[in-house]
Amino acid sequence: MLLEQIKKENDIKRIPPENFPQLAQEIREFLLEHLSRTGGHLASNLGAVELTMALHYVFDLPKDKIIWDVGHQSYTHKILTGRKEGFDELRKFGGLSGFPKRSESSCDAYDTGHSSTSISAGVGYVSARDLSNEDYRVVSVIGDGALTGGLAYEALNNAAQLKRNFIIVLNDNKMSISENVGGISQYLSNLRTADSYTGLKTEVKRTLNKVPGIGPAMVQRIHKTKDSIKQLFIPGMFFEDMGIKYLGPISGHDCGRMIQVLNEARKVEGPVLVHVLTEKGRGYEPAMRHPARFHGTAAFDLEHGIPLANRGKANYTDIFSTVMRKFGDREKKVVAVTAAMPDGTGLKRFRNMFPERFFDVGIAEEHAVTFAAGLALGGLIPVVAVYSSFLQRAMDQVIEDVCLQNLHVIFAVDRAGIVGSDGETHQGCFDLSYLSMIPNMTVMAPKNKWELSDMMKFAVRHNGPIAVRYPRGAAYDGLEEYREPMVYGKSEMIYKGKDIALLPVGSMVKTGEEVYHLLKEEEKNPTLVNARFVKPLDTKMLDSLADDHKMIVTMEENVKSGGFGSAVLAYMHERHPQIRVVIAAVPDAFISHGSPDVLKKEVGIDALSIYKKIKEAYKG
Ligand SMILES: Cc1ncc(C[n+]2csc(CCOP(=O)(O)OP(=O)(O)O)c2C)c(N)n1
Ligand SMILES: CC(=O)[C@@H](O)[C@H](O)COP(=O)(O)O
Ligand SMILES: [Mg+2]
Repeated sequence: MLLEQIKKENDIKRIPPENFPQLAQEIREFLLEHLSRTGGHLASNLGAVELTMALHYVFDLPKDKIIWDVGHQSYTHKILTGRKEGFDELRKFGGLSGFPKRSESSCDAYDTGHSSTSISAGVGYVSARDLSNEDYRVVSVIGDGALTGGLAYEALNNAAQLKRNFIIVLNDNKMSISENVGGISQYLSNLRTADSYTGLKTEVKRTLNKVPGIGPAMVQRIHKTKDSIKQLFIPGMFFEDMGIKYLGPISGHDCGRMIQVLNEARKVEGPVLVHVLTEKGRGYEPAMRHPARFHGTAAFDLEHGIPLANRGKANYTDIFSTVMRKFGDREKKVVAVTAAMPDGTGLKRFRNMFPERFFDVGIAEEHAVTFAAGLALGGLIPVVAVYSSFLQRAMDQVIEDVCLQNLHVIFAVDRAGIVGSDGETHQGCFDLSYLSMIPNMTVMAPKNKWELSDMMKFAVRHNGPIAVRYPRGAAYDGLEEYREPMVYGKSEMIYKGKDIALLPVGSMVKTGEEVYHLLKEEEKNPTLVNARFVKPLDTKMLDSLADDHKMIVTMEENVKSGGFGSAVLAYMHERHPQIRVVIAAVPDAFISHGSPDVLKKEVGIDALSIYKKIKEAYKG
């Protein structure tokens, strides 16, 4: 086994490149064997095996810096830097992260998880290196999907001015999570169909040399003119016209060729982009056939590629998906917007049934929000379906473009709260704070699956910016009998008691119910209210609770700072200072990866922790 010889970074250099196909095979087997048990980002990793090997062969780690965009494709990099033993605990609490982490290895140059950052970070590294007169290489590895993000273009614009070596590797597999979309994707596909540009240049030079009357000096002159050979043969050399040398396209599964071209790239004075073509899911038939399904997968049966766990109860995304399908039929003004997440957000069904009313804008959350502002001004009702942590990208657009103009844009904020195994970068623990601070914005969270549906219908009838936030995973199907009609800014009384009022938000209503029963067991008679609205606060309900309660306990899957509990506390402090407010919320910290149940316990927002907190605080 060649893989056994790899115990730490740079060990790969001791393996002769002619044995690389075997090593690649062993790495793929390793990935498949482990990920079929643990789950993880399979397809992108299978596609990037040879590319990672070539990078590790050509560059010296940790001295040289490899910056992975998104970072979901960095598993082979982890294997080649001495972390293969950690794969049994991949993405589990305390185990190996699914993304690069500087705290995990000195070979991880940059922490990622969100898309399109690698070129910016690379330009920063290069500028720091040159200012400090240091000598190392910087390589940013970006996918064709990540290259649809605006930040990448801001960075390319900046990179073009660099005077010293900076290597960008474009890993082009024609896929984002689902099919890549838009003009850039089309442009790359044109480049792919061109012969290898690097090879073509040499070939053209050779041909010109053979033409009678054209000597070497003339060839050189032709090569140097503005309308040079590349312009004649490959129109619109976007990168080169900007001042970034372009090498490729080359096969990303041919280590020998990649080593050769990467060595050529090392010699370039200035920015250079190496265009590498790979196949997502390479080497595993089910993943090659269904790359989107195997982009991020739960544990699966290796032989057939079928998930091990049963599908189970409907999740909130399924409910949202069904509501959107119904809107497709009944609400003709409703249109759907996603930033490259048609599968994850559940919009795929809407796309298939109402393609003309569906917009995938690429990994471009900022654009998605401003685009939605335009749609709303044009008389439509856009639903922007987006993960909580990805919407962070578009804060300015939510404030300036949507809320400032008080536009009727609906934000369906999925993956809100603790998401689990993706960890710090993906936990949706800030949206209640960053959305509810904005004037004109309405913020809601459903307690169960029926309420998500009711809230979406309410959001369509509302006029103004409105967000409905719901978590990853199974939709709660309890409390079915509590389905009071939605009234703007009004919470829902579930159990009326006295002394202690439990006031959970959204997914925490289920937890609140558990706390309620724990308190009941010890003869207490608490109240349980479903908050429904985080903004506006139901101050009438708060006033009435002040009459016969001594304590209000708020519960939310969001950071304490600026969240629901903070708002309730501020109100009660001003109007009813005699009432104690206890806030159960995510602490002021980035929450690592692990299963949501474990993480909720860790941060103290599970039922038992909240119950204990109440016992400590309540003095009868
Ligand atoms: C800001 C942001 N939006 C959305 C995502 C979700 N996401 C993760 S990977 C991915 C597709 C990336 O495509 P590409 O860069 O081509 O990599 P590939 O998976 O094809 O290797 C998307 C949309 C993200 N990580 N960050
Ligand atoms: C890397 C990335 O950002 C996505 O692949 C993300 O992991 C998807 O998360 P879900 O599994 O919650 O859709
Ligand atoms: Mg891709």
